[in-house]
Amino acid sequence: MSGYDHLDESAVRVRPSRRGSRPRTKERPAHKDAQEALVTAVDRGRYTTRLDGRPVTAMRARELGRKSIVVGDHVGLVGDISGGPDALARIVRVLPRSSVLRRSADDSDRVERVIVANADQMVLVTALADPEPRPRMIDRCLVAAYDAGLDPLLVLTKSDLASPDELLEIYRPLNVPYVVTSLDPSGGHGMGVDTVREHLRDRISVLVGHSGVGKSTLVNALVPDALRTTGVVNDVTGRGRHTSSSAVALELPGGGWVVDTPGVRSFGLGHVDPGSFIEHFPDLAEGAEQCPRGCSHDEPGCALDAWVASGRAGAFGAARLESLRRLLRSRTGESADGGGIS
Ligand SMILES: Nc1nc2c(ncn2[C@@H]2O[C@H](COP(=O)(O)OP(=O)(O)OP(=O)(O)O)[C@@H](O)[C@H]2O)c(=O)[nH]1
Ligand SMILES: [Zn+2]
Repeated sequence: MSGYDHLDESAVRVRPSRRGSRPRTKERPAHKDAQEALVTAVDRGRYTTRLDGRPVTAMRARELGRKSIVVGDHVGLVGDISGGPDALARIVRVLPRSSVLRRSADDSDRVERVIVANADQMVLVTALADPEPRPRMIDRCLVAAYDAGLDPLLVLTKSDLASPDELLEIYRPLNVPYVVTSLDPSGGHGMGVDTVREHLRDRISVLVGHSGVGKSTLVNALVPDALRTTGVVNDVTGRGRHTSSSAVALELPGGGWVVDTPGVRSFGLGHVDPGSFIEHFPDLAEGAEQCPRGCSHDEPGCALDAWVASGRAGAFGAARLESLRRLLRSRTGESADGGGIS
């Protein structure tokens, strides 16, 4: 096989020559000595990485071109990897990703941003009250999770304020795993955190949820030194507070990582094929088999109305169908139910 010269370093690395000799390129040294690290935060061109349990700040090597590097990426580091206060390493390659979670600014925007790489679980944090749960927002996040190949986990917070029963009834047909928590800081010891921890163990989990649902409270309960950990980022960037809108990965004491997404205030689905939305509504998908060919599921001949009326989509079938249709309309610009999460 020829053409090795056209491969970038990461491709060369994962497919070493059978003969055992590394292909040479004139412009790009092989960086055989590069150390593999995990990107835990990105802020203004500076990358905080974790190498052998210590934080190492890095910048991207020019040779990477415009290749994106996001939280969760595994990268190869060269240069000063000591992790000292003034040490700056260089990222010379980005290893292949097992998953990417994307979002668009809004539903009509096809330009997507990768929020996190290599995650395998999306934790949808929803308060049972204050603020009221928003099933349509949950549906939107579920579509994003399924589209990215992430397993969803529902965490229903503030159960001291309201019962989870109705919300759980809506999602029962979907078999989405869930944990109910109560972490009222004034109310003594919390409930549910240990169960959440079990679900997160040894996984890379992205937390999403709109403002006020108790996401920070949960993160602080899961990662007791979360504030200090994010403080490392601040020291490195020389900024007083972590005001970056990008994601931050925090290591869990029991193993695994949670990725907090403080700045993610919307979950636009402009990059997701609307034709696939129905697949992410398993309680409705079977009914759609009776639809006319090419049915948009938002038109008079759609079989889903009869499916829901027959009760086969469960007690909340009508609300779920309305949610599906709102997502479809938001893609075609007919609805104002944009990607707003806050
Ligand atoms: N009653 C009750 N209050 C809670 C619970 N969890 C969090 N809170 C409170 O809800 C408020 C919002 O919690 P945060 O953890 O700051 O919420 P957040 O989702 O991080 O919100 P932002 O910081 O705006 O992103 C705080 O006043 C918490 O003390 C809970 O289980 N029960
Ligand atoms: Zn249809």
